[in-house]
Amino acid sequence: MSQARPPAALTIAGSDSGGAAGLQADLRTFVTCGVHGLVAVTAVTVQNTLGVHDRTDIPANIVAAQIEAVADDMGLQAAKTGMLASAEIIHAVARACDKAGIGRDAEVPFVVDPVAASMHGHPLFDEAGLSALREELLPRATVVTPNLDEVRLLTGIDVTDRDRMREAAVALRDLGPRHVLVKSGHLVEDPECVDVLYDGTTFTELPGPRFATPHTHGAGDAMASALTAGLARGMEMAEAAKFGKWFVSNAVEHSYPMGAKVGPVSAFWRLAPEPSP
Ligand SMILES: Nc1ncnc2c1ncn2[C@@H]1O[C@H](COP(=O)(O)OP(=O)(O)O)[C@@H](O)[C@H]1O
Ligand SMILES: Cc1ncc(COP(=O)(O)OP(=O)(O)O)c(N)n1
Repeated sequence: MSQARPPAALTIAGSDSGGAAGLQADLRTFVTCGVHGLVAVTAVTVQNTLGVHDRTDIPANIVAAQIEAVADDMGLQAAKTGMLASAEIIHAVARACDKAGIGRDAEVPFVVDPVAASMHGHPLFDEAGLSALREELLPRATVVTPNLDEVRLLTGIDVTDRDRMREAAVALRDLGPRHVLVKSGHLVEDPECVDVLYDGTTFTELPGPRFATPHTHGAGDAMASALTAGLARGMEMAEAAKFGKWFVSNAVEHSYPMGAKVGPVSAFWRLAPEPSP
């Protein structure tokens, strides 16, 4: 017997062989949030808890073709970006999203997670990629979701407290996105973990505890993909951002050690109990 069609969301992202971040984190988050995941793979990284050891990028025309293929045939209710690898891929993604009706003022909301480096500091794109991100993707974004390193790269603002987060959100919105969500994970001196959403008029704080765990690999992807899932399910931006924050707070609380260094955040907490045979 067939089921009702679930909402669908697209991730345009790289593969993490360690399964903590990248498209693996996005798909895991989508399914645990009741959303069918579609994928346009941008790069394959050789990655574990020690870092990114190698990578190969997917040809830009194949990235664009993946977006067009799923948008044309299957339809989608939201899209997000992760690792975009190069300026050439960013140009192709921008064009394919325009064609597919994905964008700031288009039918399908577009979540741009400006992933610039792995948590170990390995760059996930170069200087030309940064300019392309700033000039081509931020003006197309329904929401951009930078961490504090990405805020510094995009605006030059060094965020040291919550007031500077608001200042950075204003500067980022001047680059064109409809909404800005500044993530607070790197503000390690703050006893809480309060992200900030800005829509050009109102600042909405997304409060949460700061968990004392070293295992936060994939937190950024979990936050942005849960927000994307919320939008795909028809939530307004502030509601979707709160949903994303709630999801990632639980994921960090239930994170686990795996490998020699930083372990993954968890989506297991959201799975139903195992069914009986
Ligand atoms: N130790 C922590 N405890 C609770 N939430 C956290 C913690 N670290 C990060 N987060 C949350 O995870 C998300 C990602 O945060 P951040 O670390 O800033 O981004 P990224 O993973 O992209 O570097 C944010 O919503 C942030 O509030
Ligand atoms: C292939 C790939 N994509 C993205 C990341 C970075 O993941 P993110 O969740 O934004 O960051 P951390 O929370 O892991 O710092 C990655 N490492 N690999």
